[in-house]
Amino acid sequence: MTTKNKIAVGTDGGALLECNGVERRFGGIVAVTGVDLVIRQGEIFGLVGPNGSGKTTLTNAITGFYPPNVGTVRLAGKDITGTAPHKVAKLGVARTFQNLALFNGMSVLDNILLGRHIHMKPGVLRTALYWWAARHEEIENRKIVEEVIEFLQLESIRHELVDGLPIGLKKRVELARALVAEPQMLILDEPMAGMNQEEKGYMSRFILDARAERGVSVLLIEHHMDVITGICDRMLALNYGEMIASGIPKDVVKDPRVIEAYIGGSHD
Ligand SMILES: Nc1ncnc2c1ncn2[C@@H]1O[C@H](COP(=O)(O)OP(=O)(O)OP(=O)(O)O)[C@@H](O)[C@H]1O
Repeated sequence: MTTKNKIAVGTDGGALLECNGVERRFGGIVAVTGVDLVIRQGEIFGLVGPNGSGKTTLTNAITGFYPPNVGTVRLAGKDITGTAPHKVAKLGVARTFQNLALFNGMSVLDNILLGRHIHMKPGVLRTALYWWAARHEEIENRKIVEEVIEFLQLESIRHELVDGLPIGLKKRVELARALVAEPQMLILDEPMAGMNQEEKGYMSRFILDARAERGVSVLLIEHHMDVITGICDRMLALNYGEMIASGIPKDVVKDPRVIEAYIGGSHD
């Protein structure tokens, strides 16, 4: 395993990601408002809420896809509010998407290699003049990709097209693509959607191991409460774009406002 991004594992690290008073509107719709959260280094932090409660909007505000209209986002103490998505990625935030964003027609390996692009220095001239640097870069990229393929047990399907893979494996390939970017912060948007119990178990294990072995902190959007209580250190529940409860999962899932939101919400 590379040691480049390793940080102490545990939930007592300093703040890695901080949101203060984050609000995002779309025309007249207030998708999220007044969101304050702190994710500490080494923490797995759950984000829950019924459909339409603002979970994806909050991650889009953090990652720069839809910058907040109000409030601030800080990463490792640096204000990244409104920073462009590719720059946020370069600063060490990787994400997977609710609706898979893999490239059909490409192999598992090539999809994963794409996750290295933020570390690549493009340019024909540079490649021609500094072939040795380009070669070194390629070897380093390959090394990290191979580590992650082994880590996520994707060896046997590396040359398969992603198109025909079952959802559980597709989600794992997306996780691999995020991990090869060597992020400090990993944002997973419903990584277990459509999975059976066994696949959920595997994915939970991979997330815990990614924290332990690769030092990532995780923001996990998930509807499966057993997963949230099983692997998250702390969590936040949203409803209609507002925070309704936060804290330790076993307490939050018992909070009457959270129970009411889920029973009253459109979520299955
Ligand atoms: N690009 C957009 N344009 C207009 N409205 C949007 C946009 N993105 C989100 N919204 C609205 O913001 C609100 C929050 O949506 P969001 O997708 O963040 O919720 P969510 O909790 O992620 O839902 P789900 O669990 O279904 O993914 C919804 O009312 C949604 O319709």
